[in-house]
Amino acid sequence: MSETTDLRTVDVVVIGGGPVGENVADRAGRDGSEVLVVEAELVGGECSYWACMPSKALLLPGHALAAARRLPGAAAAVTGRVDADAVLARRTQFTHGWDDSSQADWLSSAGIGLLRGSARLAGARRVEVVSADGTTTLVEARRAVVLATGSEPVLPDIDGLPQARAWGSREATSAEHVPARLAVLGGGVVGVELAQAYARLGSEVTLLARSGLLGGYESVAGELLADALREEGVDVRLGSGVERVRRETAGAEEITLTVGGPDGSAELVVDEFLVATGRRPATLGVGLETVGLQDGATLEVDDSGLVAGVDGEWLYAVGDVSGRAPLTHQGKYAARATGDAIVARAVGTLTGDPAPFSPWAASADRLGAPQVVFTDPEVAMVGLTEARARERGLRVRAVDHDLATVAGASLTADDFRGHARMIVDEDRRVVVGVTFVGPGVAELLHSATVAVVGEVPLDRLWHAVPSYPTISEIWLRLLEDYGL
Ligand SMILES: Cc1cc2nc3c(=O)[nH]c(=O)nc-3n(C[C@H](O)[C@H](O)[C@H](O)COP(=O)(O)OP(=O)(O)OC[C@H]3O[C@@H](n4cnc5c(N)ncnc54)[C@H](O)[C@@H]3O)c2cc1C
Ligand SMILES: NC(=O)c1ccc[n+]([C@@H]2O[C@H](COP(=O)([O-])OP(=O)(O)OC[C@H]3O[C@@H](n4cnc5c(N)ncnc54)[C@H](O)[C@@H]3O)[C@@H](O)[C@H]2O)c1
Repeated sequence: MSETTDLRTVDVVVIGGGPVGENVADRAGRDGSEVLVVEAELVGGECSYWACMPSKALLLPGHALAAARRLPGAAAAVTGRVDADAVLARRTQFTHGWDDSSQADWLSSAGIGLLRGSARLAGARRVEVVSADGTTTLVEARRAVVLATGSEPVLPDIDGLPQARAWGSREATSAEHVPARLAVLGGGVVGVELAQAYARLGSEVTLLARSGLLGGYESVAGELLADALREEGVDVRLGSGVERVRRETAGAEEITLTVGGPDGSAELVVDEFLVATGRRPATLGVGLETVGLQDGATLEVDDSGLVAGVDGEWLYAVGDVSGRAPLTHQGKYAARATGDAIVARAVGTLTGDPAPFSPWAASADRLGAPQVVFTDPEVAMVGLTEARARERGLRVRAVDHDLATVAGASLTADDFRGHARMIVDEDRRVVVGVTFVGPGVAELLHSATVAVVGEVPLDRLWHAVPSYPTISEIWLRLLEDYGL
């Protein structure tokens, strides 16, 4: 219930103070203009408190132990298991106990205003903010309004799910205990990362995926990951789904799932059930209907983040809400372009569409965003898969190499298992996609990103010599296999 209405005018309003909103605000205010961020929950967004940071904090101690176990000499010193309480405590340190004061302080130190409350568009260049105390503030933006509201989970239609108090990624990343038995539905990035995190923290984990793991990646990635998860005791059930869920509250609290799979239906009893079946851009309830779009619409944005279908070059959308690569680093990249474009349009250095690869265009999204799945083995990919490249009509050749054969890998671990795949555009002789699978490959990925985004000709890439004995020597092997 509104009590009072305040009126404010600023240059730029950013709705959503996640990593993307923070970065837009920073860049859009660099010419001294007045920028206001509106945040309904915690400044820092999903990534800081319920996604990137806590999920990696849950995973990495288990990976460190596994790495030591693969290294004779070090392995003998590893006699215990992961200390789950210490891991949960360290996770909580990384989320600052779900207190955003340090990030709010950063906004203030950068000269950016913060208004806490839930915001929605209220016509052209206007935003209405309802704060927790019921105060309504109407904010007018002289230059731009930026939607940076992120994404929200998509829940499947399963009998009993709404009553079952299932976990989503928020509950799984902020949990205070490790369930003895955990079922995970969804073989995407969230599903595989959190399945392995909890398995290594001591849960008995069943991972239910309706097809293979990590659809959208090269298939070798999902295959190697499924093998690794099974070897460490995760019950990976491919071609499976959940037909019915019931949380029993009499006696010991547990959840009974009716799991359908290739061999028919069977019951599975667990202590927690994590649903990780994807996310969608958070465009519902943000007032799109007040500016001529539909509530909940899928937004179409150009490379500077400008939303199509709205006149006057004032409404932008960046990050997960824009429907482009839903990754923190790629959202922040787009945010830098949008923030700079807002300033450039205001001062007249940018008119019309931004040129590709100018400071105002997130052009690299079109080549394929780099992404890492932080499981063990890690999966690191940039650019196009072979299938995606062929769909785009490119004449490509895939080059595969067993990552275990390079000296750096064999030094890192006995029985190192991994794979590298490079996709070459035969007409332009440039690399358009790379996938690495194996322990520690995340740190290799940026070399691939430079090759793909830089469109480095293969004959020049040949002269980028990897150090011996590092895992980067895989580049030499891939280029030799190609025929150089
Ligand atoms: C479990 C998990 C792990 C992940 N791990 C990684 C990873 O390792 N690396 C990676 O790159 N990406 C990862 N991601 C993806 C990453 O979290 C997102 O891409 C990133 O958070 C997007 O940033 P954003 O600022 O667009 O949105 P968000 O981080 O979602 O921030 C949006 C903000 O807007 C606020 N907001 C929404 N609506 C309103 C409103 N109406 N009024 C006011 N405020 C509002 C929200 O409260 C929120 O703070 C992960 C995602 C999940 C779910
Ligand atoms: N390390 C990282 O960078 C990282 C980590 C986690 C999440 N993310 C980001 O968050 C986004 C969301 O991740 P996500 O894993 O929730 O989504 P996702 O789209 O990656 O995976 C969802 C999975 O759920 C399955 N699924 C969908 N509906 C289903 C149903 N009814 N029954 C069974 N399975 C079903 C899909 O087949 C898919 O495998 C990702 O796109 C990614 O960009 C990134």
